[in-house]
Amino acid sequence: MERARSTSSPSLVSRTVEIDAPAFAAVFDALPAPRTTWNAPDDALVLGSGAAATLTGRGADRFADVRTAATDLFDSGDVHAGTEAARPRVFGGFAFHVGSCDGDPWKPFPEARFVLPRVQVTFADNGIWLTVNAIGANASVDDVEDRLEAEAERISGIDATAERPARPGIIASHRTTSREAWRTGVEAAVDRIRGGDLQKVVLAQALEAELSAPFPRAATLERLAEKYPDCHRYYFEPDGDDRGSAFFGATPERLVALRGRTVETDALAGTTGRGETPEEDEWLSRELLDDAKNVHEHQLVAETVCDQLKPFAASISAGDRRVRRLATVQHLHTPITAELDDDRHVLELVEALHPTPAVGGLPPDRALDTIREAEPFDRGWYAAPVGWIDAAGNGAFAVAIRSAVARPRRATLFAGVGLVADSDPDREWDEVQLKYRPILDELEDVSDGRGENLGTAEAAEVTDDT
Ligand SMILES: C=C(O[C@H]1C=CC=C(C(=O)O)[C@@H]1O)C(=O)O
Repeated sequence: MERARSTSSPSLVSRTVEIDAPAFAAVFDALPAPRTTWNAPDDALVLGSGAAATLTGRGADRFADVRTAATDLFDSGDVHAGTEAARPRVFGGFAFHVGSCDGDPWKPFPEARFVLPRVQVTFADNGIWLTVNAIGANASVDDVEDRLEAEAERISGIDATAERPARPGIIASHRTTSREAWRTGVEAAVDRIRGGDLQKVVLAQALEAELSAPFPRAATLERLAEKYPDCHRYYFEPDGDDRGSAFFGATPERLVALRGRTVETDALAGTTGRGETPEEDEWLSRELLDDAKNVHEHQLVAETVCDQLKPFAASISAGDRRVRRLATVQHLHTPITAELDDDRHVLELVEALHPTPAVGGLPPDRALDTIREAEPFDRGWYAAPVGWIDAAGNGAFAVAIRSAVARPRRATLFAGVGLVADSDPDREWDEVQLKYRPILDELEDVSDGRGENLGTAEAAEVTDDT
């Protein structure tokens, strides 16, 4: 490998080389924690391991904290990226609101945390790329290039013969919110909406599942990728967590992607199930498109996203409202694009857009107060922005729904619904159970027939908090 010697003394050194590597799961299993994966539709799959730098933030300033730290980090970089997909990026996420990481299972997760991986493997259309990053006074080009060679050799020698593990199975589960408590909470929220105090609020639930076998991380991520190729899949392990926690999911909701001055975002709200047949699917999507309650719930999101972008935009354009069909649900979806009036950092847009009324509500402050009062658990990173930032201040962020925190033998799943004036508590309950499905399907051991209906019915092993 040819050595590129640097005369300056940068604090960030990043080198990339194309490598031979086995498939994702084998590499994932062989790399040390903390690991990160990011996989957006039609984009490279990025697997990060270790932390060359960790950027954290707290409180209401968490977005600004990370932005400043990322700008400092990238300011004096010596980067030979090889291919765009493998350029150095920091990956991470934010807490939904201030104080929401205080309780279980969120304690290992700061209110904002982004990692520049020490080792990054990028599975792109144009090959598999290994990036080694180092930071600080002792980061030398020679050391990084030596490590690049050593890691390339190690990764190409990883044994990839292990079979994909089965889904772990669920022994028991426990809802944080009983059906009765849900009804009361939804009715109270709907009363506030009808009284004019609120326009919309999104209330969520959590489900604790005890697993019968260790959580198979790489296999779960692979299965989610196969079933939800159009969704953003993400996985984050916090540093120094001896409980082996990870936050992961497969979300259909993009918060924002910024490249240069071009912004892409989505309004996604309003939900129905999938049919048993193509005809039933079609019927359900037509019904969703014509349903006044769902259209109103959706329009509030689309209009608010456009309003929130206005201060930054030279032009905004919203596409036609359509139905987005996923493996387990169908949603109303409006694609939105904008051209910015100036150069911006992606975190300026993330801060302006979060939380959209698809996960918070309107007006935002009253909706957040309602969420804090009504939900008996901490949201942590659920429904919050997760994504990446590069040296140019570009980035892509998704809304971390259809998600869970997993530890080796347990998982906490999260799902919520938008409430408007004519929401019905029982229908909304059923919708929450549908939204657990993407993750629950990967935890249940369907081969023995147990728990197949855990998400939709009151299966025997599920307990409430009552
Ligand atoms: C809050 C969630 O979904 C949001 C995104 C799409 C549709 C939604 C709905 O129809 O209620 C929610 O606003 C969740 O999945 O936890």
